Amino acid sequence: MALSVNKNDDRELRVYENVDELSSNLADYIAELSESCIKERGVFAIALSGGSLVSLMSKLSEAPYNKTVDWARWYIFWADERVVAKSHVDSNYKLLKDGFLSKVPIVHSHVHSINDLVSAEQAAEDYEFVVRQLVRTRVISVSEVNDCPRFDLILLGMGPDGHIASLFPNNPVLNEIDQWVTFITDSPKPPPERITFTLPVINSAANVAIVVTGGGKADAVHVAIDDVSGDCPELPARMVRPINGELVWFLDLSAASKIESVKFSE
Ligand SMILES: O=C(O)[C@H](O)[C@@H](O)[C@H](O)[C@H](O)COP(=O)(O)O
Repeated sequence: MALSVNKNDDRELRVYENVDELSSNLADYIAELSESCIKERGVFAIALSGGSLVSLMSKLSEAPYNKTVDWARWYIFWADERVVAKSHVDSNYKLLKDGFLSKVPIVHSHVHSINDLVSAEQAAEDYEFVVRQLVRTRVISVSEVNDCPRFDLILLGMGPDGHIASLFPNNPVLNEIDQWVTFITDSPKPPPERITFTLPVINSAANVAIVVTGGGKADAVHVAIDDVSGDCPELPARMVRPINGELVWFLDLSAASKIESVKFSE
């Protein structure tokens, strides 16, 4: 690893020389969390986004993890999903299925994808209902601070505009505090219709990891992590601050290149 820094709060930055090193360490991180959660509560409830994240976690479906991880105890959720058919090339479900789920023995009924036959609004409502049922049975734990679900791990990517999940800058859903899952129909990143966990749910997770690579996202990483002043718009990624959990940023050197509060040796 190039560098690991604990900021003076619950944020940790892990910066890697390259994408390959990041991927190996991300697989380790997920496998270790899975082991400790299963030891503690018998299951591992993980929610994921789409994008490059899925290929960055691909080492988890290879040796040794394919044999050592207790896949039967995994429950899969989506932190956000595009409202398209599950067979559509834009579907986050399809992306994860092709790149990961088809390679590991996760129980089919533990994979909680969205209802792709209804409107975005209805899909969000249905998904929240599913999450509520599983909180009731404690497959998903519950936050002691509020009544939100406490996912064992929420894995997020970040766009160059600083969006996470389908929470985009300046979108009113950033202020949603009553619902766990909401929807948008005007995503600036296509496709326009999406459902997404709200910030209270993301910030109630036991662990959140934001995984970012490439120089094209360095400015957004800087604004999300450094103590920037002035009239910068509030970046969704900066609003990820788990109330009673850990936040780890996985970055490659290019993505981390504009962080001011961390100095890298040449
Ligand atoms: O469905 C989506 O579009 C994603 O869930 C989105 O939040 C993604 O994670 C980021 O846009 C980063 O995507 P990249 O890593 O591919 O840039």
